[in-house]
Amino acid sequence: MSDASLDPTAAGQEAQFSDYFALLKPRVMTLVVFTALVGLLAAPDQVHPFVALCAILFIAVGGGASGALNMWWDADIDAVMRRTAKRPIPSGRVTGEEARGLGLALSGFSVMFLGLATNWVAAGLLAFTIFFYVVIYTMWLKRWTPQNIVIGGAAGAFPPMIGWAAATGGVSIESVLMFSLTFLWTPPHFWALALFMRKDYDNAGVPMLTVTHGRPSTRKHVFVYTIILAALALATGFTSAGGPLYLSVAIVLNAMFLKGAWDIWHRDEIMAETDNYAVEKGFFKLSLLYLFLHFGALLAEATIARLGILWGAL
Ligand code: HEM
Ligand SMILES: CC(C)=CCC/C(C)=C/CC/C(C)=C/COP(=O)(O)OP(=O)(O)O
Repeated sequence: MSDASLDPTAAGQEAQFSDYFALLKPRVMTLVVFTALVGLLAAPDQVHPFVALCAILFIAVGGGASGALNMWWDADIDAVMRRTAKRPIPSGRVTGEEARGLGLALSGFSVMFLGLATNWVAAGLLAFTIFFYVVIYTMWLKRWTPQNIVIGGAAGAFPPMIGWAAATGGVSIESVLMFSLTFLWTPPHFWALALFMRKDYDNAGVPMLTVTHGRPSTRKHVFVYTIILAALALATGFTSAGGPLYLSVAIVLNAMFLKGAWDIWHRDEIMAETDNYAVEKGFFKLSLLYLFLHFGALLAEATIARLGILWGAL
């Protein structure tokens, strides 16, 4: 945890708007916000488009706030990892106190306004998600156990449930399925990245699976979790959330994902180093497309079902 600028050579540099914006982890949050949007739009109850826009904005702000609090707490780790060393706090452009203040203020603001704009179930879920990511994952699990992202991944899985609750005021089998899909997707998503970033986590002393159990074990974990994920993703096709379109998308994507995970498992370590982890990097990129297209297909199914009801009523 750091309270102050970590790079003495950069101390005193003036922060730009882009530095504060970077604290919100905007790139990661795009997919988080997309899953929340699908939860909101796929729900059977429709909210006014302006309310929907406000809800998504407040969920995005809440997600960003949790990112800023994560960067405040993890500034010491970020400073020693190549991937994160240029972030606003370790590079000295923003102080830890500023990030913490911004994160706390935006957390309060987003929860309160989501509650006022939609309902308090959605606001409560948003508050819990921020708490889970910042306190349970960042402050507790991340530095303590290699299961950090398996359990902590729940934080990133809540947004579609928040979106659904914003529209309906409750939780349902469909929103639990969306949660489960994201929850089981997180380990392969992250471990693929950890495979080509192991030195970073080693240097920072973070007990990621690659550090505590080594790469061969992590490779096997990626494959096992991908099988469980594929089983759930395909089974979802036969529930009220799925349908033929979703199922077609899921069959293609899961076949590709399983093939990628199999290749990762059977990779020779020297070969992987020689080609600069091309397979692992490809699998990480595929993981982003995987989640995006699964949620896109779920939204398409919900839209088709809604049009069918409308058509029947005419
Ligand atoms: C605890 C769970 C998770 C962990 C530990 C994790 C970890 C990471 C890390 C370390 C990166 C590299 C990001 C960077 O350098 O800025 C990344 C990228 C990314 N993650 Fe995750 N992630 C998690 C969950 C999620 C979830 C739930 C989503 C979306 C639903 C997500 C979406 C993304 C996206 C879109 C990127 C690419 C960002 C870019 O283009 O730079 N992640 N993730
Ligand atoms: C609505 C709401 C509150 C959403 C939160 C969603 C959420 C928890 C997303 C997880 C995103 C993420 C980059 C985790 C990695 O943290 P890390 O600290 O391991 O990664 P780092 O090393 O890049 O900082």
